[in-house]
Order: sequence, then C-alpha cells, then structure tokens
Amino acid sequence: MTSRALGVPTIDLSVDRSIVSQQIVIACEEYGFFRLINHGVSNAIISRVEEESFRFFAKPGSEKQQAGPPNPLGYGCRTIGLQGDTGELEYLLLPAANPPSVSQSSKLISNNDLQIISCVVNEYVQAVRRLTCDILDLVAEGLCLGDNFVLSRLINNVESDAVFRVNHYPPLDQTAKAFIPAPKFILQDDKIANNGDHPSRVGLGEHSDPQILTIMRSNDVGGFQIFSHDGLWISIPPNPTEFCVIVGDTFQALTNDRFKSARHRVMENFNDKPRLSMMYFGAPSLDATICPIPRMVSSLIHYRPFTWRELKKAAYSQRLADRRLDLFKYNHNQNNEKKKC
Ligand SMILES: C=C1C[C@]23C[C@@]1(O)CC[C@H]2[C@@]12CC[C@H](O)[C@@](C)(C(=O)O1)[C@H]2[C@@H]3C(=O)O
Ligand SMILES: O=C(O)CCC(=O)C(=O)O
Ligand SMILES: [Fe+2]
Repeated sequence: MTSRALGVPTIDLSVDRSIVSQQIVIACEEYGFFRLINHGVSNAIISRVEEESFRFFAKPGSEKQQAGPPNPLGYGCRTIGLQGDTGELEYLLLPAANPPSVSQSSKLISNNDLQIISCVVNEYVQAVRRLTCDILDLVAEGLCLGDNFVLSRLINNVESDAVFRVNHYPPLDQTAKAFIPAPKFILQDDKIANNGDHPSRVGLGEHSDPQILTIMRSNDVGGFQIFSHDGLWISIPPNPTEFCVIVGDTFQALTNDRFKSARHRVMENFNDKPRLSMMYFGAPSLDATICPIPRMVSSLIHYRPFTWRELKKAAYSQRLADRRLDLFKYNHNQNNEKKKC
C-alpha cells in the first residue's frame, strides 16, 4: 500500500512486486524520496549498530578524536567535509565494502573502538546493501529498462565505493558540553526558516547526496526534512521501524533527470535526547562510468559521461549545499546538448 501521510509516500515492500515497482518509480519521480516499511532488515542487526554507536559517542571527546579526523573516513565533530561546513553533530564515516575489505579499513581497524563498531556495521551493511539492490531491481523493472540488474550491478560489486555513516545530534542544551567549541553555522535560508527573527543553527545543512541511493534509519528523534519539488521543507516524522530512501545525484544522472536527487537537511536537535541516524550510501566503483541509461533518453542526453571518481572529487572540493551535478550537465542555453544516437 502507498500512503501519502504528510505528503510523502510510504511504500510497503511486502506487497505485489509489479505494484511496488510502479510505486517506487512514482515516488522517485515526484519526491526523490520515500519511506519504506516491511523492509525485511532484522531489528536485531539494526539494534546492535545503534547500541554500539551510542556506546562510542558516550566516550570522552579526547578518546573519540583518536578515531579522527574523517579524511575521508573516521570520527568527525562539527566540521563537515573539507570546505568549511559545520553542523551541530558528531559522526563516524566507515567503509561499507562488499565484502568487508581489510585493506580499505586498515587505518581505522587499528583503532580499538572502531574495530568493535566495524563488526556490527559490516553485518548491517551487508543486509542494507541487499535491500538497496532489491530496490534498484524494482526500479529497473518499473522503468522497463530491459536489463533488470543494470542498476544493482553498480553497487553489487566488490569494488563498490559505498560508505556507511552514523550521525549523533546531541540535544540543544547538551551541545555546549558535548562539543569542542567551533564557529557557529548559520543556515543559508534563515530568513525564510525563521521569518527573519532569530537565526537558527542546523544539525546538518541542506544538500543532496552524491551517490546513487541512500538508505537512512533513525531513532525516534526528529529533525530530518526534505525539500519538496513545490518548494517546501517537509518534516519527516521519525520512525525507527522504517527506512527513508533518498535519491542521490548519480541516480539523477543515470535516469537523465527523470528522478531528481532529493535535497534534505537536519534541524538542530530541540528534543531532550540525542538523534542517532545511520546511513548507507550506495555508490559504484570509483572507475564506473556514469551516463544516462539509453532507455531513459527520449531525445536529449542531459549529462556527459563521467566516472564516480570525478563526481566524488567534485563533491569533496565543493561546499555541502553546492549543486555538483551541474558540472557534468550539457548546457541547455548553448544548445549543445547531444541528441540520442
Ligand atoms: C561538504 C561535504 C561533506 C560531504 C563531502 C562534501 O564536500 C560534499 C558532500 C558531502 C556528503 C553528503 C552525503 C554523505 O553524508 C557524505 C559522506 C558524502 O559522500 O557526501 C558527505 C561528505 C562528508 O561528510 O564528508
Ligand atoms: O542524519 C540524518 O538524519 C541525515 C544525514 C544526511 O543527510 C547525511 O549524512 O548525508
Ligand atoms: Fe544526506
């Protein structure tokens, strides 16, 4: 069943395949986002990651800093990426290799705290990667791409550059105690968000995810919002039993803009307990070529072929809110879009 509580679709993965595939396509076209119920990932696996993550974030700052900085993987606190973005959160970025690769994790594995977390994360990542592949196969069916595995092959691959992230947003009144001081981050659209009265800080600022698909799960603390195509920020009520599925920039390019990556953000945590969210970012191998799938091109191709390595490099050299996909887009105004061959 697809419901539209609060405007965004909720998709039940246990219903008939031909129906679910259509529902997912519509949700990706209209929102670049949907909530997923009956996803089949065991609650025990999810709880183990949640427990180990809370245990990690409860450690003293000096101990956590030993697992950082996150360049590109490891522990981060308030600084996001390399271009000066900040937010009211701390986080862990870990490899989500398939199968778990010792060499990729070698720097991290020498850290005892991360060793423990990596074990439970690996179990979770394998389950969520399978779920991501199922969703991508359903999309391929719904879009009649001909080859039903054309999308899932991109991440169901030993070289996949997938990443796992746990974000921890302390409650507002604890942030001062929990964090090492850093400059405050002011939301770009503060005037709109607060009617011009009080600038507010954000947990994690507006952005789209550069990868193909993000599978996000949080505890019962809210703050997550997506930007709808009609120009409104929609708050997504937290539900620990479901997943949020977010279309990333690479999926937008693969579908030649039929799907739009969803811009999203997390507001600062005004609750009395922390928000804990875990994300699997499904990505292809670094050297995979991304270009619109031929069946997605009716007349004009919107993107030049590029590798995931190029898009990732562009993302990391830009600010969080930047629209990195534009770098690979043919320019409409110069009328130099390529016609379908
Ligand atoms: C400011 C940045 C953080 C980010 C890398 C970037 O330069 C731009 C994209 C950001 C993002 C968003 C989705 C994921 O959370 C993430 C891990 C990713 O792959 O791209 C983050 C990067 C990050 O936090 O390092
Ligand atoms: O923490 C969340 O709820 C969302 C995080 C997110 O969008 C990200 O890490 O890319
Ligand atoms: Fe994100």
